[in-house]
Amino acid sequence: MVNKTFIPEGEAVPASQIGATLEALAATIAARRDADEASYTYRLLTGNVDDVLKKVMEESGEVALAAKDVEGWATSSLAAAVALEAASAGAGDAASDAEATDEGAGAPLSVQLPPEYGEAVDHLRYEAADVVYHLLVVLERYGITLDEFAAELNNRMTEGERPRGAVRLHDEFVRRGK
Ligand SMILES: N=c1c2ncn([C@@H]3O[C@H](COP(=O)(O)OP(=O)(O)OP(=O)(O)O)[C@@H](O)[C@H]3O)c2ncn1[C@@H]1O[C@H](COP(=O)(O)O)[C@@H](O)[C@H]1O
Repeated sequence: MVNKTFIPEGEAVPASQIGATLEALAATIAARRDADEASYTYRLLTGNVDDVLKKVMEESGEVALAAKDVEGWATSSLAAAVALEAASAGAGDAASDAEATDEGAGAPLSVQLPPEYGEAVDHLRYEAADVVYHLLVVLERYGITLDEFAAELNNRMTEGERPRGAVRLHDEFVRRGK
């Protein structure tokens, strides 16, 4: 598997990459409350809420379409491999029509994924980041902190899954409003 990520040389590594990233992004978004119209985030935070809600829906849809694109490249590559296998098996049959053999049966199919497959996966990651950014703007608009959001996720985990020292929701806030 290709390693698509790197850490700049000499930089201290945070305990959790995604934790540090989400905290930095959430802090940047919160600080944009004091920005001006030049900031896209400020406009989403202070403008008609429908604008950011529409972006969450639009970007979520783009995640779905991007994932379908990945599936499309995987499926067409598999179909091409199956067709190639069938064609070479047919050629083999013609060459040895006297003797049937099981040789080669059950051998793994070799599927060649084209560069477009990798590009589609990269596009999926890009669209996923768009969703997370816009979702964090929505959370900020309604005063839901990252800790509180973490508590929502932590509360759904079993004891075995939950990280040690993880923040939780007080009982009275669990599923409130449902
Ligand atoms: N992480 C983001 C971020 N992710 C996405 N976006 C914006 O969200 C918008 C998405 O719009 P589009 O639908 O046109 O999406 P696209 O990505 O251009 O293309 P598609 O999704 O349609 O393929 C673009 O304007 C992006 O710039 C973001 N805008 C800001 N941030 C962060 O927020 C900080 C503050 O941003 P400003 O408020 O602009 O200063 C930035 O420094 C970033 O750290």
